Amino acid sequence: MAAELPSSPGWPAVLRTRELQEKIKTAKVLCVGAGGIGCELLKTLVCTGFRDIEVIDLDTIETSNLNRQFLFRKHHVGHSKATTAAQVVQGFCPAARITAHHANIKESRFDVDFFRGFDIVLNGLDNLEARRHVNRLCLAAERPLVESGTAGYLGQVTVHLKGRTECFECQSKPTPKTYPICTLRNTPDKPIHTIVWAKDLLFNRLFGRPEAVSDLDEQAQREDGQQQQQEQQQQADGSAAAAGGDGGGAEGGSGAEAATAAAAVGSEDASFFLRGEGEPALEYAARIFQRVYTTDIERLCGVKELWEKRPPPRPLRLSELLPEHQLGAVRAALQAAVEGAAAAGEGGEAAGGRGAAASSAAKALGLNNASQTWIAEQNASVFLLAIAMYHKLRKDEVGSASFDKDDDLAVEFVTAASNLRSSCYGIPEQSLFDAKGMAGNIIHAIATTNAIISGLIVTEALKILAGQLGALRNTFLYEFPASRRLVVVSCTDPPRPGCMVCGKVQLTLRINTETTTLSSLLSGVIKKRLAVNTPNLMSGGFLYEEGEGLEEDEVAAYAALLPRPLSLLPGGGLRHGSILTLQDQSQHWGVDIIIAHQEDLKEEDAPEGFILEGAVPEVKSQGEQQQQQPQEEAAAAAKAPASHKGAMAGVTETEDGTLVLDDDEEEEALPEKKAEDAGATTKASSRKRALEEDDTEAATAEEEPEAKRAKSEAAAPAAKQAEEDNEVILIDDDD
Ligand SMILES: Nc1ncnc2c1ncn2[C@@H]1O[C@H](COP(=O)(O)OP(=O)(O)OP(=O)(O)O)[C@@H](O)[C@H]1O
Ligand SMILES: [Zn+2]
Repeated sequence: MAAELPSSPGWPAVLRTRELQEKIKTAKVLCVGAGGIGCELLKTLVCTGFRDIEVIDLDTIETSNLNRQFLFRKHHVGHSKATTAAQVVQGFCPAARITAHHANIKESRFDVDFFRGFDIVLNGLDNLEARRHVNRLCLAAERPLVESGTAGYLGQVTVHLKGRTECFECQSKPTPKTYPICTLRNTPDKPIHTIVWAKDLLFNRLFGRPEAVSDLDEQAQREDGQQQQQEQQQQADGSAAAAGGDGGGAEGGSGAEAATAAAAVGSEDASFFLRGEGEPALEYAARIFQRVYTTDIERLCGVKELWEKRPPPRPLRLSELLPEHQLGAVRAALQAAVEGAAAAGEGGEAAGGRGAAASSAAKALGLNNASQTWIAEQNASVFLLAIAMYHKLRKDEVGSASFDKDDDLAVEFVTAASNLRSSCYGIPEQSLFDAKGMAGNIIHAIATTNAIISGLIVTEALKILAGQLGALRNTFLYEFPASRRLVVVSCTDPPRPGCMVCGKVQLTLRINTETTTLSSLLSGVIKKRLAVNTPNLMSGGFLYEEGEGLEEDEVAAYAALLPRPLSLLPGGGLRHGSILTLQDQSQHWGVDIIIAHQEDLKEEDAPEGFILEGAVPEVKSQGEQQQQQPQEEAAAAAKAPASHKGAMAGVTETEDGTLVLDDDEEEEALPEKKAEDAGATTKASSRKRALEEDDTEAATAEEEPEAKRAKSEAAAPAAKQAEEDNEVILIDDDD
């Protein structure tokens, strides 16, 4: 595959300069994630001319990745995504240097200094937690972040530059939908309710960590308490009758439900769900079946108030569903799976194993069509066999398993368990394929979406490298009827002033965490250097407070921490990579301090025993009043980051959106191109603007209104979502 530098006349003039081509070649790029987006991104980066790339991914390649993660082939299954992606890209572009890290980006070695080693960070992640982490490190390291995401036909690329645009966390993000536990336990009425019940409640109860279940029990208790409180309040208000009239909606539940919340998959007798010493695996599975689908359902049917407005569930009986000969087939399938696993050396009662024979109850029963919905007997058979297989073949996992959508046996168990429960409640059953999608929150990935998004990421990265900050855009990809895509391009917004993450100052503290005590941190750094009156410190499990309103025993407990070295404080200590949140209620001010452990601090560099980096207020001479407002100072510094300003000088944008260099600079950079580009540069220079802080607004105001209107009309109704000043582009998939 050719990996030429962009030289086609179709590229904006600024991208055809040697200067930028050189920058592309030498820029250090960090790609976080080597999945659907990451694979496309790596390919597009090297084809654009990028040569120095590091890629991080914690995962290994699954068969299900192969349909869209085109760097990977069948023989790569089981190998590291990062390492394989790097090798494959290196294979078709030997000039590139791709460094792979098979690791979690949240490891402490990927600290602020690591991030500072890059010119630009590009995210191709799939979870909020990791995205937020990268956002914070990019802010701390003052490195530009191009963030992305796809879900089916939807996708977006957003650009985050400290002090100039919103950070990733300026806007709150939608959290996954949750369901009240009492609805899941007592009154499900949708397939998703029984799937979540099977996955979060029953799977965890039978195979998961005990804490996972007790967390849910606590949640149930909180819900119960809230409902009881609400009911008491309603009664006190004399409105109990009215509330009873339409209370207990599908997502809500009632006091009566709360009273029985522990009845199904109960919290009070967790030991019932443990397999007894020497209890045969299939007998154990049948005992669970009997409890969950017969006894618990009968018990719930007895709570008459629950069924005044909805039909009661119908208990299932195993003996009716699986007569002896069918139970015999399950027994035979288990036997065959155990023998198959033993022959393949995969595991057994004592040793855990997860080879082919231990991985599918459905296949062991001959149920090979994932799109077919199983009938009741098949659900019951899969339910029993899956439980027995966990105990016979994957015993090590019992008690610590967590649901994994790529684990066939786990998905089969959840499908069968939820379908059986659905049949009790008259809810439609699901095929294995559909249940897997619902349980794994899977929106099937579309390769072309990843490709478009990766192209857009690189486009924004090029603008950053070219210093075209006024041209940066956030781009949103929508599905549009008639197999077309709608691309909505929107100007970036400035940082949200109240943002918890970027609205505050963020500092890096280089300090010896093994020899510095909490007491000297407080006196030297926090009180003296940062002029904090009443500090409140938090980091992971560590908490320290001063100020009014503390109990005597709290004061004593906090005082006992003062002589401890930072690394030995509770909750794992303050160590390299820890983020210490410092707040001062009295000053309405807070700051995040990133701790960087440093042993060899020289006295001339760190006379106070530490180095504090960031927009730190000046230390006033003794007795002088501390009037400096650290956040104002930081805001001022952030307004015009020196590196960005320098890079932007002399760059502007033509009316058709072409990016060009200033005449003089272009002449210098690319004399032979001068004639060719003269028209563009002349046009550009006439409307060249000072690329100051309001550059974004200027760019918006100068967009071509007619073209924009035409595009917007064509794009109706989804285009309505776009702001007035957004660009709307339609891509026709058929073209
Ligand atoms: N904390 C993290 N550190 C490093 N890599 C991460 C981290 N969190 C997620 N990733 C990686 O980000 C990538 C996201 O890619 P993608 O959304 O295509 O996920 P996938 O797991 O490959 O696909 P699917 O979820 O559809 O099966 C994954 O390869 C995942 O391993
Ligand atoms: Zn922010």
